[in-house]
Amino acid sequence: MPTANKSLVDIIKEIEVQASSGDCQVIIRGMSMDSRHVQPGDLYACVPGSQADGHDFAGRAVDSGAVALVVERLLPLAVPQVKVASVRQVIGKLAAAVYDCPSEKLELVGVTGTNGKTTITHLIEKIGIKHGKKVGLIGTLGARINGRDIPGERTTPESIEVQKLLSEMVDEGVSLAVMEVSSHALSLGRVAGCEFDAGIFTNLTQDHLDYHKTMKDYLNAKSRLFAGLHGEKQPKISILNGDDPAFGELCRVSAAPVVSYGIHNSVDYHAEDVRVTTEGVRFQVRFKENLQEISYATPGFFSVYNALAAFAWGVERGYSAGTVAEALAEIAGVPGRFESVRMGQPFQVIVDYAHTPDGLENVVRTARDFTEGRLLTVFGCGGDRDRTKRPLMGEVAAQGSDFLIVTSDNPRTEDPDQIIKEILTGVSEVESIAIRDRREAIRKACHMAKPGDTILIAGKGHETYQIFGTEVHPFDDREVVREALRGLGYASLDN
Ligand SMILES: CC(=O)N[C@H]1[C@@H](OP(=O)(O)OP(=O)(O)OC[C@H]2O[C@@H](n3ccc(=O)[nH]c3=O)[C@H](O)[C@@H]2O)O[C@H](CO)[C@@H](O)[C@@H]1O[C@H](C)C(=O)N[C@@H](C)C(=O)N[C@H](CCC(=O)O)C(=O)O
Ligand SMILES: Nc1ncnc2c1ncn2[C@@H]1O[C@H](COP(=O)(O)OP(=O)(O)OP(=O)(O)O)[C@@H](O)[C@H]1O
Ligand SMILES: N[C@H](CCC[C@H](N)C(=O)O)C(=O)O
Ligand SMILES: [Mg+2]
Repeated sequence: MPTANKSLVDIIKEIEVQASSGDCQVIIRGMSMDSRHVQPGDLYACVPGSQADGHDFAGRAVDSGAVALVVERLLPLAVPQVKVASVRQVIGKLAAAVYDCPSEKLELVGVTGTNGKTTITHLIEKIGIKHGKKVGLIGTLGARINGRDIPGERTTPESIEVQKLLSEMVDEGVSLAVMEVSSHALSLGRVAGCEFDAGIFTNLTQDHLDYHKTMKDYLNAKSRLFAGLHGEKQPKISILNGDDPAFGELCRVSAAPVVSYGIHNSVDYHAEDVRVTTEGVRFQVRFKENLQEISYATPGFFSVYNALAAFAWGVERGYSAGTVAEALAEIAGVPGRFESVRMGQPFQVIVDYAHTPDGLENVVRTARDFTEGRLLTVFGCGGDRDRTKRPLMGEVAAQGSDFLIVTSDNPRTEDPDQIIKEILTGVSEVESIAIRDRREAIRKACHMAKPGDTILIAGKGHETYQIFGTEVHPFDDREVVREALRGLGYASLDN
């Protein structure tokens, strides 16, 4: 765990301070925005949020050893305090100062977009490792520093956590860090204080409208990554999907030169001769008067975009096209992304993390394309998330599947039956049933499947839990499938 040793006055140099009280020469050893995790010597940031107001926990933070506070109103507590207009918006910069600006000491790549972030960050990690780098990764599957996994709860952690992780990476000799940058993170300032060398945009389709309210707000949040591509480290680059409708707007706001990739439009990295098979994708990339064959072992047209984005990044940062292509060819797959479960059964079972209308449509279409028999799709939608995507997901799943089992995802504090009902309003012209218990739903699909069929289980991918209310229960789609297949007498584990 990184420890700091800086005076408060040094830490606040880069931010606008409205007022202060107490001795600002106090030495800060670390930083926290959660009173429950304060360590002696910490600077505690009082964040007014939607559920709680951090100012209310400042007393507890001081009892736990906080030696100074960042506040929006001065509090009657006997520790030095710094008052700012918005604590949320300055924490990133403060945390960067506390942990010695780690992003300035490594190459930092940010990946944003609705779908494909986890996948592309893993491809970039692999490309870095192939070139002998020590690589750090932060994203939905947690963080990984030079191969060591560190669990995490968010796609993009809060800014203090981000700075701590980057600082650990620097300490461990990492020279390339790649992170997923969610729209929540951009809007809540979680990556303020990060100096990115490259920004990669995947695509923009519907999700998170509970938080962003409109697609325009959602795009505005995403665009901050590209508008923020300035700083000391040069050169910087924006790598954008030229086939996405948001391309023009992102080019307009990008502070760094743009490199485009795509299949349909005229772009800098153009995929041609695309072949999609059950084993993955193969295509040629035409770029700068060169041609490079790419093979990547995840099926689906969308996989071409993910591989292209990673390839464009690798070539632009100076790696040889051939070696980047080799790295992509060596990747076996990303956990929970179009992951096959094989127990010797005569039908396919695919577990995938599609949890948006676009993601689900893509995987359903991909599975459909290589299924000789019927496509049985099992999925649900998360509670306390964008409700408007539920009927749309019902609709796209129905369109491509032969049989639909609508079930629960993570209901969180919502009624699981109500979520299922909302999904079913979009479902028509396909045989479907609703089974609230996800384990039962998966078992049912396994019982129904005949040789040549495919079962697609979407929405939870790598997740190893299910959330009911605020309780987290162990649950892993892949394990549940194995259990069901064992029950049917299949036992040969060949994956
Ligand atoms: C919309 C959103 O992201 N909200 C996050 C935000 O909430 P908030 O600002 O309203 O804060 P709050 O919960 O009211 O708490 C206010 C402050 O009081 C503090 N507190 C609270 C209680 C206490 O005892 N002591 C204490 O100090 C909290 O630490 C916080 O600093 O800050 C909280 C503290 O870090 C987060 O827990 C909360 O994440 C919520 C729970 C969440 O589910 N976020 C998801 C949607 C999210 O971030 N997802 C993205 C996108 C994934 C994707 O791309 O699909 C992600 O990056 O994972
Ligand atoms: N480029 C893409 N375009 C559309 N769908 C994609 C793309 N890449 C992946 N998908 C689909 O979206 C799912 C999630 O992919 P991935 O985890 O890479 O996205 P993400 O952007 O990291 O998601 P999250 O927002 O949850 O972090 C995959 O399981 C697949 O079904
Ligand atoms: N990062 C996404 C993941 C959704 C995954 C799905 N299983 C759910 O719980 O809704 C989110 O927080 O919206
Ligand atoms: Mg992700």
